[in-house]
Amino acid sequence: MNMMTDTSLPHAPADHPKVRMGKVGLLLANLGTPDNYDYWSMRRYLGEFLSDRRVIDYSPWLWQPLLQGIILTKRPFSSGAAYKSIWNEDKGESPLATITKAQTAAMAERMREMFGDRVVVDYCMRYGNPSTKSKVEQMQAAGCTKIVFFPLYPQYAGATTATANDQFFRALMQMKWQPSVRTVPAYSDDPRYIDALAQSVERAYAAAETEPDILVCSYHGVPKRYLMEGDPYHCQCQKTTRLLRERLGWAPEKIVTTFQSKFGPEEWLKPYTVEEVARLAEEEGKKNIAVIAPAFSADCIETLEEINEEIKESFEEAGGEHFTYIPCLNDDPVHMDALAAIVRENLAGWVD
Ligand SMILES: C=CC1=C(C)c2cc3[nH]c(cc4nc(cc5[nH]c(cc1n2)c(C)c5CCC(=O)O)C(CCC(=O)O)=C4C)c(C)c3C=C
Ligand SMILES: [Fe+2]
Ligand SMILES: [Fe+2]
Repeated sequence: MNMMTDTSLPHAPADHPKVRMGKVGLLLANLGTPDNYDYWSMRRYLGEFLSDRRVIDYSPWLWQPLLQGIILTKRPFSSGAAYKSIWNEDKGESPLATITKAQTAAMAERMREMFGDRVVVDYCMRYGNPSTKSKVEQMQAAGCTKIVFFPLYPQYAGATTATANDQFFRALMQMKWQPSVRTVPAYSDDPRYIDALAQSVERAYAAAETEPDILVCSYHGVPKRYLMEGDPYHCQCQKTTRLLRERLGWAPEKIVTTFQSKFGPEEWLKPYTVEEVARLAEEEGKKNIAVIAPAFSADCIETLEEINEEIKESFEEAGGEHFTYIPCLNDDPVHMDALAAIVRENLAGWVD
């Protein structure tokens, strides 16, 4: 069916609910972010995030008392202060929220150019607002009988793509009439994504006062145990770096893969970014480095605060001189073209 229609069948009883159909939904999904940086907003957000067993897989019998007792008493203050330092006060939201909205608008424009008004584009968050459930319901009410769900994480992990999909399917579980659905897989080795990263590196190197000695590709970490238990995230991160290096035509010593944002006492994927940048300065005498964060499709607390403040400080305290942070791809047109091309492939047969 090509047109959106409301049911007005002659045999339908007068109180038959209105049914809208004929649209395809494209639902972009990102991690989520607190509504504000005050204690209770932070506690709500961190509580939902850190109760997700895809993120922290300990038995709730052990984990929940620790989380609800100690962690959610203290961390909302420290994390809240970090969010405050990067908050978009004009819009009253975090950078992740602002950028996700800009990406959605840019994607909607591309879908309109390709398919007219057939594709309804929106975004949702895994944690916090707007919730995945509210957006799936809204899309169905708007006539989407088919939905393409696109988690905006280049590298698959239980804590990224899988948990976003879980939440999508949880929303579908409660629907009387489910739409047909597709999920877009992680795109860690997609040449269009690699090219968008490479172009951003080339731009940053061309603009740098002094050419960086090395490019640090800093990915969000996960516990090392998840890799040993079969999560492919580590391998996909390594592959993204290798393809980026090949696309740039660089020698192996010009680029390094690291992992950031360690949480809790377990060993996480190594090397840790904060230690590696200090080691590069101290032991290898690298005075100029650039840092890029290919696992984040949008700048957020982990890039704007952790990389550009904490990690930069670690490098400078170890004797580093020039630290260039290369922003995430955000709503860069080359990035949005790459994502739109991936979406188009996933719409094949539904809208052509
Ligand atoms: C990009 C991929 C991500 C993976 C993998 C990931 C794993 C992961 N994260 C935590 C704990 C926290 N992460 C936090 C913020 C945060 N994490 C990601 C992405 C990944 N997380 C993003 C995009 C953000 C930023 C959100 C924003 O609003 O800007 C936080 C909150 C901030 C803080 O308190 O430090 C926590 C906590 C774990 C335990 C984990 C393990 C698999
Ligand atoms: Fe995280
Ligand atoms: Fe962090």
